[in-house]
Amino acid sequence: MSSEHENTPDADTEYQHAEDDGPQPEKHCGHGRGGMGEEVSRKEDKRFITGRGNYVDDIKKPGMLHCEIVRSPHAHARVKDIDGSRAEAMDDVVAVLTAEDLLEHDLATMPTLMDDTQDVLVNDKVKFQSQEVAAVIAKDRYAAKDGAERVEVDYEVLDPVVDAADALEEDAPLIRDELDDQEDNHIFDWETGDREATEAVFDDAAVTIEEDMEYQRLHPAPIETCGAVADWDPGMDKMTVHMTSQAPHAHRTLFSQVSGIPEHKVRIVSPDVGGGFGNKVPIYPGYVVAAAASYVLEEPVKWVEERSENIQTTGFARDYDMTGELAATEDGEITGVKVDVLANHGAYNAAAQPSKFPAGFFNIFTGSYDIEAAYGSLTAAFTNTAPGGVAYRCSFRVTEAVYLIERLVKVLADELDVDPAEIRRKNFIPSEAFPYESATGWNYDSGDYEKALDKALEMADYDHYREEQQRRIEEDADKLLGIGISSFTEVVGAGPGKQCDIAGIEMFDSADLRVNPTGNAVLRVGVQTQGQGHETTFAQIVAEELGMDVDSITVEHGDTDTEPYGLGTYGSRSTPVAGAAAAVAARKVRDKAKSIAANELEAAEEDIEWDRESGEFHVAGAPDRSITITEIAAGAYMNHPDSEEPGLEATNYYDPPEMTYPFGSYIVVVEVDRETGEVDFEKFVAVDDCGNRINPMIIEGQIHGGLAQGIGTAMMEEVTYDDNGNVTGGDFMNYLLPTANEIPNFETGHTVTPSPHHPIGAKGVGESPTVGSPPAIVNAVTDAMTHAGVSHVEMPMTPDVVWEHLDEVGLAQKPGQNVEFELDEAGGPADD
Ligand code: PCD
Ligand SMILES: [Cu+]
Repeated sequence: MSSEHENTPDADTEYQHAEDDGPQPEKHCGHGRGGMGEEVSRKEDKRFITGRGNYVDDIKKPGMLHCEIVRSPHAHARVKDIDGSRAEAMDDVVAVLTAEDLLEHDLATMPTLMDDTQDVLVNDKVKFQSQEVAAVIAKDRYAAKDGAERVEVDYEVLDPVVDAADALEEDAPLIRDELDDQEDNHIFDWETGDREATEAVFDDAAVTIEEDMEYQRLHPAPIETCGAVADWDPGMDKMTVHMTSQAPHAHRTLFSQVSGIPEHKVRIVSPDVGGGFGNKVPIYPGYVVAAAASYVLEEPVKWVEERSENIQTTGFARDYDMTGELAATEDGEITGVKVDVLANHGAYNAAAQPSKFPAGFFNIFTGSYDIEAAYGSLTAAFTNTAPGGVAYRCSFRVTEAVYLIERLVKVLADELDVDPAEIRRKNFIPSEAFPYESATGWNYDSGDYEKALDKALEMADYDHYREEQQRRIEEDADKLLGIGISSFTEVVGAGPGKQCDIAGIEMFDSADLRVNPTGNAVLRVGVQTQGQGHETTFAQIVAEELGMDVDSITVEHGDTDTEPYGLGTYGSRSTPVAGAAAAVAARKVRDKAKSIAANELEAAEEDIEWDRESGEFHVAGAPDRSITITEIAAGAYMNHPDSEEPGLEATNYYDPPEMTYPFGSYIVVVEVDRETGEVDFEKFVAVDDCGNRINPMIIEGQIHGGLAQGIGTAMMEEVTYDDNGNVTGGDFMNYLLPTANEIPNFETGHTVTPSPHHPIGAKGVGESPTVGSPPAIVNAVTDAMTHAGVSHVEMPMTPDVVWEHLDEVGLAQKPGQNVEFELDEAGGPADD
């Protein structure tokens, strides 16, 4: 039997273009059957655009009850008494649940992904505003809501602390007083790299720069909020939970551990999900309350969050206070990088991180650069804010790390007065150095950074804009021009199991492929699509590897009763891990198909060849003696060879040898209005490299969506708190999301540098645009004011923030200073 299903790209695969310039669709690949590189229309869109999607809130069960959660108005308060009697007296209210009720079933607390223990309903002390205090179960949602308003809670209000630095002060209120060994609000310290070697490099450096920067608290803000329909079946002793989950299997394991219901008696179904973005990786109290209520009341119970509940209580992202330093030679060779971080983790340590890396892949802060020495340290603190630190379109803290290094490189370029493109080029890890081990010990699989940068520079017409920028400075123009670059590298595709886990479970993934007697197939995967298009792209992988038509392959996911165990979709891991599993499973099927082909064609198995172009199996040297996978499928069930079992299916559990390292170069040109501080995007170029591309159209969509989120990050989004711990950015009136109005035209391009260790040479891509774009945007806005001495502008760069910087360096124009206009009698601008 051949060993074709080993975990490396087939050397002869036609989609293996090392070079693929130009944004034109790669219609020439995939052989017309919808395989690799073809722009296959998304299979899932038929149901989505005809209103037939099936989200958690669409699920209705006979007798279903509704759950509404009573939340604390205070950020820090002792709960002295809860009186649910007025609610219970209401006609349609079935029950009021408190921590006391949950304690009876041992469900009052739940573990977080970081091994902390979070109250499901507050037992003693509220630790952040809007924390879950009680639950009302009623016959419909309105009654539940009315009931929740009638629950009376007696609070003793305590002093809150919302800022991480304040929380570490000696006199700060102790938030986690229920923990025996917790004397302050300090959670953990983490470090990576070689401190001494880095200090030595800094001591010897000709030039050093330092910059403080904040990565503000963000909310992933998926369109669909979180929710669950829990259904305890006392006849089967089985708990079925439909829930908004990015990781159904891991959630089932945790669920079973929390509830004591054996794992095989728990079924988690993640139906259609309206966006995940890392927000649906953790377990939330609402899920547990719904399940506990269903268990106690023996009826299905639905819980669905409102928007403000989602923003105010579920996993936030970022909230890192960072200081970064670079050491360099006089001619701009970067020799060392040092970072120090203060992380606000909220009231519980509920970040979504592999447990071996409590600060995530902050390891990628050396970026795309060949840097001799690196050292990073981080301190995490509890505060009276919602818990979180999820991987919002980010493989665990990659976004923060990329922001830091790409900002620092710009600051260094300004310090040395060299072009930011040139300083990058000078320090890139050269393409021939891959596989490359970074100063913090990570193995970059492949890259060609200079090529991506060159392409972006050309697409952006870089030299022209540099001249234009200079012209405007010289002419003292009303609108300044800024050009920002980010040449980022990401690290996606967790595992390997040896490095990455969720609550101890290794981050492998899986695929199970069954070809039916009539020649079509079902592929089941351990990952879960939330809009990415897996039902299409995973079918394309199988179409490519088996010569089948993409329409004859159905992809199933999200149901723990039927799918193989997988760790879920986040961290752009589906393609690198489950995509690999799908390819390997298909190759296993292909191997068996050869044996069946030999039987059908009455030839020796060694003489059977598979032809990727035609997708058929034939006898070596006799191309006309051929057989299709459909005919082989029939043979597998109706005339199987004695040497093989009947049937045609294979499973693969894939533990990647390394992660994959997608990269790109983004160039942003902005116009900054000196009078209003407003920023306009003149040009937005994004060149991405995710190795071999499965579906260029889907990738294009991923890039557009992710860039929009990058713009939201840089320009407007922030969850804010006042000193009393009130969330002041906790709804869409105050947490601003970009709309089509704020989004410019994107010009996308790509290069193709395959991953050498991935079966189809693919890397992840979903997160790249959100990771790579904020530093490009901030670099651009800063760049517009660099000549006057501005080195950094904090996100979100709202007009007032930008204007203050303009004002500080004497670039601001007072309103009206440069504008001539007349007012009409009503005080509006007069018509001319
Ligand atoms: N080379 C390549 C790569 C890739 N691809 C494609 O693309 C996509 C993506 O992919 P990836 O990168 O692998 O990723 P995934 O895993 O699948 O996913 C995930 C991501 O994804 C993104 N995107 C999206 N989209 C949508 N629509 N929705 C959503 O939700 C979302 N989310 C976001 C996020 S956030 Mo995290 O969770 O935070 O960590 S992570 C994330 C898919 O479909 C695939 O297949 C292709 O084609 N090719
Ligand atoms: Cu191609």
